[in-house]
Amino acid sequence: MTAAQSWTGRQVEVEVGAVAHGGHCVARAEGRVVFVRHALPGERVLVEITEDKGGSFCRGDAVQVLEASADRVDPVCPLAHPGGCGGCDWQHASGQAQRALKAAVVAEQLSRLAKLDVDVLVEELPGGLVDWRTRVRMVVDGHGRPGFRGHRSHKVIPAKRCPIAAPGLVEDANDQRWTRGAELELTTDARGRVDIVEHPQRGRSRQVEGDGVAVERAAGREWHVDAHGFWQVHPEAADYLAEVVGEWAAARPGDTAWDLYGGAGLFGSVLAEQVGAEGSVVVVESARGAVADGRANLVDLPQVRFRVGLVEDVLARLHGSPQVVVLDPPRKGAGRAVVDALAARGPDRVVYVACDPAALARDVAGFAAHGYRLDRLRAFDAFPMTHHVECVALLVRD
Ligand SMILES: C[S@@+](CC[C@H](N)C(=O)[O-])C[C@H]1O[C@@H](n2cnc3c(N)ncnc32)[C@H](O)[C@@H]1O
Repeated sequence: MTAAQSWTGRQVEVEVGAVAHGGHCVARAEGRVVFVRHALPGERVLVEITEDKGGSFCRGDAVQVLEASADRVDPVCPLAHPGGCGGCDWQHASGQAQRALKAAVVAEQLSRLAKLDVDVLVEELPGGLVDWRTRVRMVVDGHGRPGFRGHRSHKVIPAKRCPIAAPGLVEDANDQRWTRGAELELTTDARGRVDIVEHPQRGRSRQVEGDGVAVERAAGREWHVDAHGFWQVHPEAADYLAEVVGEWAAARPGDTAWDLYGGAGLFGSVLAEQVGAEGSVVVVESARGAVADGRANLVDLPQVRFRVGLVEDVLARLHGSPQVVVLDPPRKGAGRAVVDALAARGPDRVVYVACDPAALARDVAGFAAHGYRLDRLRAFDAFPMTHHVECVALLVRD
């Protein structure tokens, strides 16, 4: 497509359709699909096209709302507007509407990719829509100010505060000037302690505040973990997920259970209590730091063994057939090879924790090919104001 044919910069009036995976709503203009940001289903909006790479679809931002949805609210953040911060997708929707949109996306992915008709309810976690995010990544602009990237852009939008972040976290980062172009990792833990690391584009990372250790509480334990390793960013999420995983895993004394993509062993600790001293739990995790944290935190549970490595490599070397498998892969999911290898071991129950509904649906379809049925599903709004959603699925063998 030549520049003359590109729609980038053009404004078109559209009727906004359903929400799609990724948080944009689908609209049509002159036979092309337009993925619209800052809109809601049922609205009539003026869209400015922001990205047109040719082909059947392009992307745009709703720059004017001509007919508003009843679900529309005023964003609490002054940076949540077209051309503004790329972080929050749905500040312009009520909390109830945000959860309904997420439920629609999960149901649509399960229908399209796993051919399943599931009624999905996205449950609210305690704490509301703001002040929840305990881990934040920022970037430093050309003046040394911390900010966030624009949507699908390298542009840095300076931010003095962030309404979804834990109070004080982003404000703290604004107390000083930073190395231009650096990335900042900010964490606040269950004690309310702030930890900040600066990663300059060149040279060594710098611990600026805190000691690099976060103390978290979940699954009835206190965890001392790397402040910048993986931990759920919503302060309630780890505990909620661990409870559902425990209930659905339902491992029995003496069982063998695997916790794949296990981090520091959050779910492994729950499985360990269930299988008891005569059972065994294997946690597989690729990040050495998380495994070191896990070994130190679960020293009282000798039935837990950690294996460092990629699940796809380590699986073949694990002996035996577990009764229960818990897996919590990153966004891209476990993938067909891992699903096939797991199903071949024949666990009775698979508890799948998923941060991406499309990957979940693909892997559910993979398990279905081996006779595993989706028995239960819960979804949690662990990322309010964004399009992200956390699901837990129980798969059982028919
Ligand atoms: C979504 S986190 C879950 C961690 C843990 N279950 C928890 O809730 O704290 C995914 C974890 O998988 C690890 N990981 C990513 N890809 C992996 C792979 N291919 N094999 C093993 N671990 C992997 C990451 O380091 C991360 O700790």
